[in-house]
Amino acid sequence: MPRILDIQMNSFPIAGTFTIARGAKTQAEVITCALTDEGAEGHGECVPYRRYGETMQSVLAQIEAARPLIEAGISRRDLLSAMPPGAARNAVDCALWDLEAKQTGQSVASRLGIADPRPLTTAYTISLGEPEVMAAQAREHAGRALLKVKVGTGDDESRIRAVRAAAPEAAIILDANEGWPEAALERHLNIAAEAGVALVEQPLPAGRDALLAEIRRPLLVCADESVHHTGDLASLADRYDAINIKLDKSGGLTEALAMKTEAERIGFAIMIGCMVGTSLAIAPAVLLAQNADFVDLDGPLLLARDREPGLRYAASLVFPPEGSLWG
Ligand SMILES: CC(C)C[C@H](N)C(=O)N[C@H](CCOc1cc(O)cc2c1C(=O)N[C@@H]2C)C(=O)O
Ligand SMILES: [Mg+2]
Repeated sequence: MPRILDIQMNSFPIAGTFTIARGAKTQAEVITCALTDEGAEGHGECVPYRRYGETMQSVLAQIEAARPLIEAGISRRDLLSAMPPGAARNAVDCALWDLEAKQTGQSVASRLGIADPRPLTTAYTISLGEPEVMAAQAREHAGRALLKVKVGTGDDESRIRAVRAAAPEAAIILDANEGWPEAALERHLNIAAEAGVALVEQPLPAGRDALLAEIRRPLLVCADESVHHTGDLASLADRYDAINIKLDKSGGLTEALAMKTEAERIGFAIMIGCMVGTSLAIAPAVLLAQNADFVDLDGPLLLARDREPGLRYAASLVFPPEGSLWG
């Protein structure tokens, strides 16, 4: 019996509205791939992202175009050259990992040499808003170990100070999502350092971030929109201290593992991040993140409804996936 690929578009409601510098969102729109082969079934999920020129339709079309290769049994290694990095390859690659685990009876964790995957402390995202609204959100989640605070305007001083005052014990990451003007960069970085912020993510627009190499960076600065795959790393070494690896950017776990190894060799601190997706998208990332410096895998926490079964989240922890979900 041949390998069969099923592709679905699914929508999961977000609890409330999620806002950053680029806009707001009420639904998580995802694509799910199911691969069936001789009774075994593997699943993978991806989240198309407009910022990277992806739509549900374009990603669906990319997977459809690769269907003949996928159903003919392409390997994960060959998939790396058959499809470009991005969401479409991610869904297929993760479905292949899951299928291999189900076919061999060996979990993905075990195949990666992780004998006993640990629960990880994940960031929780505070959406962009007026300083007092963000402070109220931060106060509500002040007991969490790590908050990821969305900023990205010309003047974020009051936001940074308000959030820090509302959550004095939490470690804080700021994510500007490319939203800081060059003129505000050093001032914002200094305010963040003074507030004890651990790291600032993507302050300047991708491709227009050379200024970062010319200034003194008083805290870790992390590339997100500027870095997608291994080939991007070398040119970023002068301007970033850390990189945010996401499966939807790298195009799956296979490339993300290689990217992490090369990033560590260069000396980058590692963050493992996510898009607004379900537990199926996050499950492979939990394994990738086992020894990461920063873990930002809170996508399912923003959903009003997740997959069943989903990942287990308790307090600030996200637990490794059970095989019934993925891997
Ligand atoms: C649930 C969080 C968004 C997940 C993570 N903590 C995070 O901050 N990820 C973003 C990238 C994903 O952000 C998206 C996705 C999307 O489809 C639409 C939007 C955003 C966003 O940030 N703003 C718009 C509304 C990151 O690390 O940058
Ligand atoms: Mg980011």
